[in-house]
Amino acid sequence: MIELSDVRYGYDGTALLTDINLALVPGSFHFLTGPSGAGKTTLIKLCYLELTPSGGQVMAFGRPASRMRRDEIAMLRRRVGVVHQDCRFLDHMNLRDNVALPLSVAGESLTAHRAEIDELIAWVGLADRAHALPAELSGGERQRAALARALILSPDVILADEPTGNVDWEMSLKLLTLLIELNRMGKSVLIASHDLNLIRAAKGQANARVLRLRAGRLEMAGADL
Ligand SMILES: Nc1ncnc2c1ncn2[C@@H]1O[C@H](COP(=O)(O)OP(=O)(O)OP(=O)(O)O)[C@@H](O)[C@H]1O
Repeated sequence: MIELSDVRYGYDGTALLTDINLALVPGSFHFLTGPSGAGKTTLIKLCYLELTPSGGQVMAFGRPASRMRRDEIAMLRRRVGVVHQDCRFLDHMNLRDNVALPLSVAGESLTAHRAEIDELIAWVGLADRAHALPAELSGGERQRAALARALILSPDVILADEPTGNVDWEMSLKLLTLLIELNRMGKSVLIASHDLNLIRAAKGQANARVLRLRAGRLEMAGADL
């Protein structure tokens, strides 16, 4: 669905990522690890076409991204759900409205989608927090709300950037379980994470491949995981 071939990228002329090859196919489950600053967020941005590679090619749903118009890219992004590292909520809107925001942006009627919005919020265990403002949510609640928002358009691919960033172990496992459940439904999941314990926990339950960014290159992580 998303395929990067020999992709290169750098900020301000400095090379950061080189020869990146990655295929996110239906049902695949990838972890992306590597030290802080290695380029995990950058790689995720390349996957959802927020950044344009300086070399190589990104194919999205069978088409080269370089030949897509802006409106085509916008349509395609609906098929990719992104859980951002910093969650990025609108502070004046409650959790339910934040989760539903991609629907509003896509011009969909929230009334027509009421049942699925509520179902999704219940699925991430936040039914009783639906009317809370972002500032009133705990770290784990924010992360689960961010996951719900990433799923509201039923994407085929889910890219999660440190989705268990500021939460305790129990909550990390809860989030992981949700992501594994999505993967079992056939979605392609990629999780950027520093948390080696989380990766080990996932390997016991899902057919997860672990990739590591090192010195700008993407490699399979070894048996140490
Ligand atoms: N917009 C930008 N302009 C210039 N440099 C940037 C920009 N975004 C990121 N960088 C730099 O690129 C490098 C990779 O950043 P990136 O956020 O992709 O790493 P990361 O592996 O996700 O890090 P972390 O684990 O700390 O989140 C870092 O050195 C960062 O400072």
